[in-house]
Amino acid sequence: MTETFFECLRRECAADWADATGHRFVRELCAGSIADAAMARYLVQDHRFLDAFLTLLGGAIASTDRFESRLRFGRFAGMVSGDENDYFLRAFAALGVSEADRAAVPDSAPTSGFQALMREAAATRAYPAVLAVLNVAEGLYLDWAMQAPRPLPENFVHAEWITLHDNPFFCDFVAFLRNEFNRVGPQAADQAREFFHRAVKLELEFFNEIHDT
Ligand SMILES: Cc1ncc(CN)c(N)n1
Repeated sequence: MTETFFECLRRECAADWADATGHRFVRELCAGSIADAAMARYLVQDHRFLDAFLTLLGGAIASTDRFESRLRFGRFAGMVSGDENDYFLRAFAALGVSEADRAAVPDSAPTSGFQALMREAAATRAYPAVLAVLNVAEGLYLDWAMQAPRPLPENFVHAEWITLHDNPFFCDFVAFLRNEFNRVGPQAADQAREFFHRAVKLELEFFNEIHDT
């Protein structure tokens, strides 16, 4: 069977992709054994990822060539701004992380790097570049979340983070992202490849940072 554009790029990044989806953070999260301090460290940084991620979704809304796709991105941005952001706030409360605690933590290098990458992709106003980063961010998370053993951990902080990345709405969205990428990506292959590779590296660095600090 012919390899799709997405599959080709994922294969090129296979080692980092596998290291990220099988990362210690993922294993401990899925087992429900991750230390609260590590989970809090991750969530503080990832809440900041969300801000630039919405900019990236805005870039997708602005640059896509189809009304149907614009609606899809709009619905997804609504979910991220609603359910996903609510999850962060409930998780911070459960972990005892106040707003002042969060404000005192500087951006990690991977957080700054990812924010810059997402803003750069959005600023290209090129749909393939935006899709490259979205396909990594959402495809890689679906990959690890799908592998989480069931039943999920009892603690909602762990279970909901997995469910947010493995549910029918999210799976449909990732399938849509792949179709769109395979449709328009090859027209700007070099640019799409560069953003894709950089995003995979940053995903791995983002997870590495949680335990290295
Ligand atoms: C770093 C990162 N990458 C991807 C996702 C999934 N939206 C996330 N929450 N954080």
